[in-house]
Amino acid sequence: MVSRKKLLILAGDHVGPEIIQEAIKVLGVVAELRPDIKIDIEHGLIGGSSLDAHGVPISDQTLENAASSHAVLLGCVGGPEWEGVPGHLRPEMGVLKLRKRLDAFANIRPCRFFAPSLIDRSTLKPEIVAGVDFTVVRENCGGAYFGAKDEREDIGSDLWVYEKAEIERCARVSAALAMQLSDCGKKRVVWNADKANVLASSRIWRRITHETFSREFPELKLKDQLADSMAMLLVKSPTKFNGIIHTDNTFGDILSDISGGIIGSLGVLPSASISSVPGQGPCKGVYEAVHGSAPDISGKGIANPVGQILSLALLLKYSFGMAEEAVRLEKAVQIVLDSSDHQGLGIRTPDLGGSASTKEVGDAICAVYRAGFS
Ligand SMILES: NC(=O)C1=CN([C@@H]2O[C@H](COP(=O)(O)OP(=O)(O)OC[C@H]3O[C@@H](n4cnc5c(N)ncnc54)[C@H](O)[C@@H]3O)[C@@H](O)[C@H]2O)C=CC1
Ligand SMILES: CC(C)CC(=O)C(=O)O
Ligand SMILES: [Mg+2]
Repeated sequence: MVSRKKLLILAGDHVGPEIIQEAIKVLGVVAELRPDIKIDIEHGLIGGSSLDAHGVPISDQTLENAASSHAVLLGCVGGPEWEGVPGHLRPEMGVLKLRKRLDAFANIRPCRFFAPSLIDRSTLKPEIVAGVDFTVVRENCGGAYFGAKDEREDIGSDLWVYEKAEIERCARVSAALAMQLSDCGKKRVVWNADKANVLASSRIWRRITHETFSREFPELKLKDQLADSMAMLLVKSPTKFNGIIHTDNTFGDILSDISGGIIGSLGVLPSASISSVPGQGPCKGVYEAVHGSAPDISGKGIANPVGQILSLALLLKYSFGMAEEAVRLEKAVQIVLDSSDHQGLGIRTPDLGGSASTKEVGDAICAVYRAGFS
């Protein structure tokens, strides 16, 4: 029997369409090898391209289309051409509205060397970054990004609020991922990052996180680190945080971009924003690279498609129940990045020191995935 999956693809702005194109090619190969699964793809607009076409960063129809899909594969939005538009119409609001509409409350952002040879690309010394392997679990539908705003000529404010239920459900996702760590021989440590020394929203965050863990996951080790000193320590000794970093929306956004510095390029990092605790059946989600629309390199055909393609792997795993394909795709990415092209480097885009184009990297991943490996 054929199982049908509905996928909405929102390419977005600048490098968004360039990297999404490669992910679509890869998905085509994945689907070709699984004729028992039929993926129905629809496309829509988000960000500046939606603003230009419809006057809003995401239309109600696109939001409803997203809600009726099994998953959304999202490129990235924004750019200097939309800098002057009012706050509520900014391209980035399209992404926030999408996350909210799907209630995609947990943003999972893994940080590790997806190919061993990438270690030399880190801005940090190899002995400092070797073995780094943590996942940021960022609360994705609350906090300062979603609080009431007041924006006038002489004043601007964002309300930074957290309620008990929002913290509990995010803690359950962090815990579920930590429980899986022991299955692959890793330490089951969860680091809670907040600013409980200053912010009331962080004090409730810390208290509810501890209560949830001690009530529901007493076997897990939970440690606290203030988010500012964590940022410093992530650069000084990133492996200290191997395991899960459980944190709120704002801190998670910042700490996960530091991951890009650790790994050497934001272009390789994927993310999954999911709407239920993983491991309890397929969940709906939004899958996008960690980076933004990179206007400084768009239109040149050199954007790294790996973060987007690894986000597709997360989509296969969490929303399509295709865990084996996800593993195969991650392995294909690793082989391509580690392989040698004519310059002795892997088939990599310039952000990783290579000379390959976006398309060449996508083509190579498709070829390796299709060929398989033992
Ligand atoms: N989810 C989304 O759609 C997000 C959108 N943005 C938006 O993106 C726009 C640009 O923001 P920036 O601060 O410049 O951050 P950015 O993440 O777009 O770029 C930061 C740096 O990383 C590089 N980079 C990013 N992705 C890359 C890739 N795939 N391959 C190679 N290099 C890559 C860029 O060239 C740039 O030097 C802004 O409008 C921002 O609001 C930012 C973050 C997330
Ligand atoms: C809506 C996005 C622009 C916020 C962001 O930077 C992110 O989610 O990584
Ligand atoms: Mg960000």
